[in-house]
Amino acid sequence: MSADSSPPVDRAEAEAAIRTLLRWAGEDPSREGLLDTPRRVVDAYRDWFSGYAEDPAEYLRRTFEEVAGYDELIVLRDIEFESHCEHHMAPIIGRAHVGYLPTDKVVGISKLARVVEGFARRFQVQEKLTAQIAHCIEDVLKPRGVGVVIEAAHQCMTTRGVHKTGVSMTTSQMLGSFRDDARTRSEFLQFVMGRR
Ligand SMILES: Nc1nc2c(ncn2[C@@H]2O[C@H](COP(=O)(O)OP(=O)(O)OP(=O)(O)O)[C@@H](O)[C@H]2O)c(=O)[nH]1
Ligand SMILES: [Zn+2]
Repeated sequence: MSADSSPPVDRAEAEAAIRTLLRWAGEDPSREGLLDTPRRVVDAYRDWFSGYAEDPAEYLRRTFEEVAGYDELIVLRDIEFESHCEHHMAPIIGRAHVGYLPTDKVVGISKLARVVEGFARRFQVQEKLTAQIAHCIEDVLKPRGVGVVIEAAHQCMTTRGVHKTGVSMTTSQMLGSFRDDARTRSEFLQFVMGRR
């Protein structure tokens, strides 16, 4: 899926771009150790950026309505993810915590992790990633509220630039009752932060 209107880039072009970067860095892409590198890098990028071929909302379409009147918080903690920052294409490694207050339907819990993955495997800004996950759940499940908290380390800050190791960034997006009702919000944050 290509987001702009230019023609899709084929694999040969993508591999040629990697050879250009190797040359730019001062390497000889034709030396033996680097011969397969463009193929490997393009395969790795396929994996890291597979989110563009997915619509994460689809994971939430299959819901269970027979949940015996369960209408309290559902929280999935510590969903590990890897993403890449859209400014430097450097890894963002972190954990997401996702909660919602269901109305009449719930989803299989793995699907919340799939939504996180679907948005993480794109070029991202942490704030945007956090908001996309929350809005996706709100749009499809129409729960009473949604909360998403993300804690992540940005390698563009740790391995280059200001070189600050051990720094992590926390973002949160609260919607519906998570935004309006202090008790719901605080119960969610207790679930998320509780066992630190
Ligand atoms: N708010 C936010 N900033 C981010 C995120 N990922 C990277 N950044 C920041 O984006 C900014 C880009 O700033 P620029 O000045 O254009 O880039 P730069 O010259 O490489 O900046 P330095 O990283 O400070 O060397 C940097 O401050 C990054 O730390 C993110 O997910 N959210
Ligand atoms: Zn960055």
